[in-house]
Amino acid sequence: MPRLLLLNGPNLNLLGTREPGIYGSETLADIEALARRTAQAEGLELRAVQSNSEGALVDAVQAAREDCAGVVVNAGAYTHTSVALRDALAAVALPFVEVHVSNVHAREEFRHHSYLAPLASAVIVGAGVQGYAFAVQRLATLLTAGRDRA
Ligand SMILES: O=C1C[C@@](O)(C(=O)O)C[C@@H](O)[C@@H]1O
Repeated sequence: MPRLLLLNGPNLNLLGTREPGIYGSETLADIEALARRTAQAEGLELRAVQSNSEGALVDAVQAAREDCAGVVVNAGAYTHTSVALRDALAAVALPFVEVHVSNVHAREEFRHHSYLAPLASAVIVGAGVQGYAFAVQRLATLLTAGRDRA
Protein backbone atom coordinates (compact mmCIF):
# COMPACT_ATOMS: atom_id res chain seq x y z
CA MET A 1 0.00 0.00 0.00
CA PRO A 2 1.50 3.39 -0.91
CA ARG A 3 2.44 5.52 2.09
CA LEU A 4 2.23 9.25 2.81
CA LEU A 5 4.42 11.17 5.22
CA LEU A 6 2.54 13.65 7.42
CA LEU A 7 5.09 16.16 8.64
CA ASN A 8 4.32 18.75 11.32
CA GLY A 9 6.86 21.32 12.40
CA PRO A 10 7.59 23.45 15.46
CA ASN A 11 4.95 24.18 18.08
CA LEU A 12 2.31 22.10 16.34
CA ASN A 13 2.69 19.60 19.19
CA LEU A 14 0.99 22.29 21.29
CA LEU A 15 -2.17 22.43 19.18
CA GLY A 16 -5.24 22.29 21.37
CA THR A 17 -3.78 24.65 23.95
CA ARG A 18 -1.76 26.96 21.72
CA GLU A 19 -3.56 30.21 20.82
CA PRO A 20 -6.93 28.43 20.45
CA GLY A 21 -8.51 31.59 19.01
CA ILE A 22 -6.23 31.15 15.99
CA TYR A 23 -5.64 27.40 15.83
CA GLY A 24 -8.78 25.93 17.43
CA SER A 25 -9.08 23.27 20.08
CA GLU A 26 -8.09 20.14 18.19
CA THR A 27 -4.83 18.47 19.12
CA LEU A 28 -2.02 17.07 17.03
CA ALA A 29 -3.27 13.59 17.94
CA ASP A 30 -6.68 14.54 16.50
CA ILE A 31 -5.02 15.74 13.29
CA GLU A 32 -2.92 12.60 12.94
CA ALA A 33 -6.00 10.41 13.49
CA LEU A 34 -8.00 12.41 10.91
CA ALA A 35 -5.21 12.22 8.35
CA ARG A 36 -4.71 8.49 8.95
CA ARG A 37 -8.46 7.76 8.63
CA THR A 38 -8.60 9.81 5.42
CA ALA A 39 -5.54 8.05 4.02
CA GLN A 40 -6.92 4.60 4.85
CA ALA A 41 -10.19 5.47 3.10
CA GLU A 42 -8.09 6.27 0.03
CA GLY A 43 -6.11 3.03 0.28
CA LEU A 44 -2.99 4.73 1.62
CA GLU A 45 -0.86 4.26 4.72
CA LEU A 46 0.38 7.25 6.69
CA ARG A 47 3.48 7.90 8.78
CA ALA A 48 3.18 10.88 11.11
CA VAL A 49 6.25 12.81 12.26
CA GLN A 50 6.33 16.00 14.33
CA SER A 51 9.46 17.80 15.37
CA ASN A 52 10.42 21.19 16.73
CA SER A 53 13.83 20.88 15.15
CA GLU A 54 14.62 21.85 11.58
CA GLY A 55 17.24 19.13 11.09
CA ALA A 56 14.87 16.38 12.21
CA LEU A 57 12.31 17.61 9.67
CA VAL A 58 14.95 17.54 6.94
CA ASP A 59 15.90 13.99 8.01
CA ALA A 60 12.25 12.89 7.86
CA VAL A 61 11.89 14.27 4.33
CA GLN A 62 15.08 12.53 3.22
CA ALA A 63 13.89 9.23 4.75
CA ALA A 64 10.57 9.55 2.92
CA ARG A 65 12.42 9.11 -0.36
CA GLU A 66 12.88 5.44 0.59
CA ASP A 67 9.29 4.50 1.30
CA CYS A 68 6.75 7.28 0.75
CA ALA A 69 4.83 8.40 -2.32
CA GLY A 70 3.92 11.90 -1.14
CA VAL A 71 4.11 14.34 1.76
CA VAL A 72 1.62 16.50 3.64
CA VAL A 73 3.60 19.24 5.37
CA ASN A 74 2.80 21.93 7.85
CA ALA A 75 6.24 23.30 8.58
CA GLY A 76 4.93 25.89 11.06
CA ALA A 77 7.28 28.85 11.34
CA TYR A 78 9.95 27.07 9.28
CA THR A 79 7.63 27.63 6.32
CA HIS A 80 8.73 31.25 6.39
CA THR A 81 12.42 30.71 7.08
CA SER A 82 13.75 27.33 5.98
CA VAL A 83 15.74 27.05 2.78
CA ALA A 84 16.98 23.70 4.15
CA LEU A 85 13.50 22.19 4.25
CA ARG A 86 12.72 23.52 0.80
CA ASP A 87 15.93 22.00 -0.55
CA ALA A 88 15.09 18.64 1.06
CA LEU A 89 11.66 18.61 -0.57
CA ALA A 90 13.21 19.54 -3.89
CA ALA A 91 15.84 16.83 -3.51
CA VAL A 92 13.42 13.97 -2.85
CA ALA A 93 11.09 15.20 -5.60
CA LEU A 94 7.98 13.73 -3.97
CA PRO A 95 4.64 15.45 -4.59
CA PHE A 96 3.66 17.43 -1.51
CA VAL A 97 0.79 19.53 -0.25
CA GLU A 98 1.48 22.41 2.15
CA VAL A 99 -1.09 22.95 4.89
CA HIS A 100 -1.65 25.77 7.36
CA VAL A 101 -4.40 25.58 9.94
CA SER A 102 -4.78 29.36 10.03
CA ASN A 103 -5.20 31.73 7.11
CA VAL A 104 -1.62 32.94 7.03
CA HIS A 105 -2.51 35.61 4.46
CA ALA A 106 -4.83 37.30 6.93
CA ARG A 107 -2.06 37.46 9.54
CA GLU A 108 1.30 39.23 9.92
CA GLU A 109 3.20 40.10 6.76
CA PHE A 110 6.07 37.73 7.64
CA ARG A 111 3.66 34.78 7.37
CA HIS A 112 2.69 35.62 3.80
CA HIS A 113 5.83 34.21 2.25
CA SER A 114 6.50 30.48 2.06
CA TYR A 115 9.78 28.98 0.92
CA LEU A 116 7.93 25.72 0.21
CA ALA A 117 4.88 26.91 -1.72
CA PRO A 118 6.55 27.36 -5.15
CA LEU A 119 7.41 23.63 -5.10
CA ALA A 120 4.09 22.41 -3.70
CA SER A 121 1.41 20.59 -5.69
CA ALA A 122 -1.15 22.54 -3.68
CA VAL A 123 -1.33 24.87 -0.69
CA ILE A 124 -4.27 24.78 1.72
CA VAL A 125 -4.57 27.60 4.24
CA GLY A 126 -7.27 28.61 6.69
CA ALA A 127 -9.36 25.44 6.47
CA GLY A 128 -8.51 24.47 10.04
CA VAL A 129 -7.60 20.88 10.72
CA GLN A 130 -9.85 19.82 7.83
CA GLY A 131 -7.08 21.13 5.58
CA TYR A 132 -5.08 18.01 6.42
CA ALA A 133 -7.91 15.78 5.16
CA PHE A 134 -8.12 17.83 1.94
CA ALA A 135 -4.37 17.48 1.50
CA VAL A 136 -4.45 13.70 1.88
CA GLN A 137 -7.33 13.48 -0.59
CA ARG A 138 -5.49 15.65 -3.09
CA LEU A 139 -2.36 13.51 -2.89
CA ALA A 140 -4.49 10.37 -3.30
CA THR A 141 -5.95 11.87 -6.49
CA LEU A 142 -2.52 12.79 -7.83
CA LEU A 143 -1.08 9.37 -7.05
CA THR A 144 -4.03 7.60 -8.66
CA ALA A 145 -3.68 9.77 -11.76
CA GLY A 146 0.00 8.84 -11.87
CA ARG A 147 -0.87 5.13 -11.68
CA ASP A 148 -3.49 5.51 -14.40
CA ARG A 149 -0.92 7.06 -16.72
CA ALA A 150 1.65 4.35 -16.00
O1 LIG B 1 3.30 27.52 13.57
C1 LIG B 1 2.57 28.06 12.73
C2 LIG B 1 1.33 27.43 12.29
C3 LIG B 1 0.95 27.66 10.85
O2 LIG B 1 1.76 26.85 10.01
C4 LIG B 1 -0.51 27.22 10.67
O3 LIG B 1 -0.74 26.01 10.66
O4 LIG B 1 -1.41 28.06 10.58
C5 LIG B 1 1.16 29.13 10.45
C6 LIG B 1 2.59 29.56 10.73
O5 LIG B 1 2.77 30.92 10.37
C7 LIG B 1 2.91 29.41 12.21
O6 LIG B 1 4.26 29.74 12.45
